[in-house]
Amino acid sequence: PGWFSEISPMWPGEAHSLKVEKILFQGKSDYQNVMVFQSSTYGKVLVLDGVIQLTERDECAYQEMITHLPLCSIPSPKKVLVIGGGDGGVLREVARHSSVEQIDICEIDKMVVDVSKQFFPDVAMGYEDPRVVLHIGDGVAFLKAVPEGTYDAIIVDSSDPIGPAQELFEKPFFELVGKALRPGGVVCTQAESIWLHMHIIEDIVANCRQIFKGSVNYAWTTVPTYPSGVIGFMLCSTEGPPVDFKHPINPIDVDDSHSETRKPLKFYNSEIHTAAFCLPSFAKKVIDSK
Ligand SMILES: NCCCN[C@H]1CC[C@H](NCCCN)CC1
Repeated sequence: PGWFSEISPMWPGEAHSLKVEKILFQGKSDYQNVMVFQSSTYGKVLVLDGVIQLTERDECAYQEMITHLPLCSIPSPKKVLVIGGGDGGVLREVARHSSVEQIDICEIDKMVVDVSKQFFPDVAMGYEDPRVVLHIGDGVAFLKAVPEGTYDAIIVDSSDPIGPAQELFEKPFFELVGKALRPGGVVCTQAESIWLHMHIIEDIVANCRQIFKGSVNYAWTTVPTYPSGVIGFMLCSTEGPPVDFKHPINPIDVDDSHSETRKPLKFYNSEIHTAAFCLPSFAKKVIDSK
């Protein structure tokens, strides 16, 4: 009873608050503080080091967009790697693609996996897919061990640059991602907010344009419980068969993406895929000029 406020130096002077019904879990892993609470109006909420990672009510927007923007942009994704994403939501979305044969996930914090399985079964259901192989460890070390050109798609579902995910926003990591992708392979990363982090986005875009010689595009969507209510994604492809991120050639239709066990898509569709790449002028100026 009371309120949780998401106060962070990453978004100074503002805080999003959610009414708390009950705290369900509090723990400290080797990497971060982990908390789960029942909110009054957004379902259960997962919080890492005081930052909201997902809520049951709006997680669909983030998990569906970060997954289907890349996977619907290439003809037939077979091998997919998820860096981060320990809650399992991205796995649930990748599993909707019948062409996919192998889903590797590398999550540094096992407590996030265990807590998600215990409190967020509809999110962690992604782990039940037989194509999923879970690696607990650091994404940089994992990528260093991956043979060149292994993956069709890599999804970097990270937290923010303060904390264990910091290295996932730096150039050496993007270089390793580029090497692990096949020619014409795609990467999609969590790329912060155009309202809060244009400077971080500017650096990410500059690094990506140096490393990825295919397409480099920024997309964004609405997630009410993330600061400023929006979150962005960096979509890049390696040199090779051209990728046009703005026009999904491998559409995942709302009706054929679910089954008796799987719930239908709540957020993603082909129109919102294309619309996600339309940017306000203040962001276009920075992103398109890099
Ligand atoms: N699978 C869900 C993981 C959530 N990823 C991130 C969690 C932290 C969040 N902060 C938003 C900071 C303002 N851009 C971004 C998404």
